[in-house]
Amino acid sequence: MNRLPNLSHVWEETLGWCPSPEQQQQFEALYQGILQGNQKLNLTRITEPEAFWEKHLWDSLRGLTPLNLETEARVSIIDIGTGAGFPGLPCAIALPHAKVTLLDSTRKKIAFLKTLISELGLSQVSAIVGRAENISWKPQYDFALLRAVSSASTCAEYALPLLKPEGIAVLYRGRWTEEEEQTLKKTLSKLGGSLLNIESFSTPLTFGQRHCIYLKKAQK
Ligand SMILES: C[S@@+](CC[C@H](N)C(=O)[O-])C[C@H]1O[C@@H](n2cnc3c(N)ncnc32)[C@H](O)[C@@H]1O
Repeated sequence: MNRLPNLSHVWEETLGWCPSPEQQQQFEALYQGILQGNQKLNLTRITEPEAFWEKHLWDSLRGLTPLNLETEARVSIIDIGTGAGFPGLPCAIALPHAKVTLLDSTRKKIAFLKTLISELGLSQVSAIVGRAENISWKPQYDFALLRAVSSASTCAEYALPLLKPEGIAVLYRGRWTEEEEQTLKKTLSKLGGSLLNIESFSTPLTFGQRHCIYLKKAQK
């Protein structure tokens, strides 16, 4: 049976954080749950242990650098277009005091996630079927996470209405171009948001190029 590698030193060196033994067990259970779900649903092509660790677990948590993972952050987080639960589920495991909502338009994926959430004992996580552009909830989240969902501007359009004033949207991107940045800035000025920060970095095992784009919703 494939098992996740123990890469505590890489967590420590790159994020200044290391999962507790209980969190490590939850990551393992998440991995096994996804492998099992993959037999019926097309959830992910990233199934080898090291690739899963780097591209799903590490990559998900790397976006949370504005938060200190060691704190008992009681923040509310929405993962829009969560797919098989990324980046939302690793974030929920790392931040057990955060309230996490996983949103996806595909009913089958959400049904799978509901079972997985209960197997992992993540009582602070909920999974909801819906299209981001159709939901009309009040602004209630501190963080919105979006990975591989749509263009940066469309992601901003999905995320900003759901954020509290001064809430932060994290767009997980691979490459990032000047053109995307200019288009995003125009969209943000219409939506009442600003570009807070752009972080450029490499993944720690295979050195893949990544960018995290942090957007801030304006104060009222
Ligand atoms: C390429 S997958 C990425 C999944 C996950 N975020 C990841 O990085 O592994 C895109 C997901 O976004 C969902 N999605 C696309 N547009 C959406 C929308 N407007 N509202 C909600 N979910 C959406 C799709 O159903 C799909 O599961």
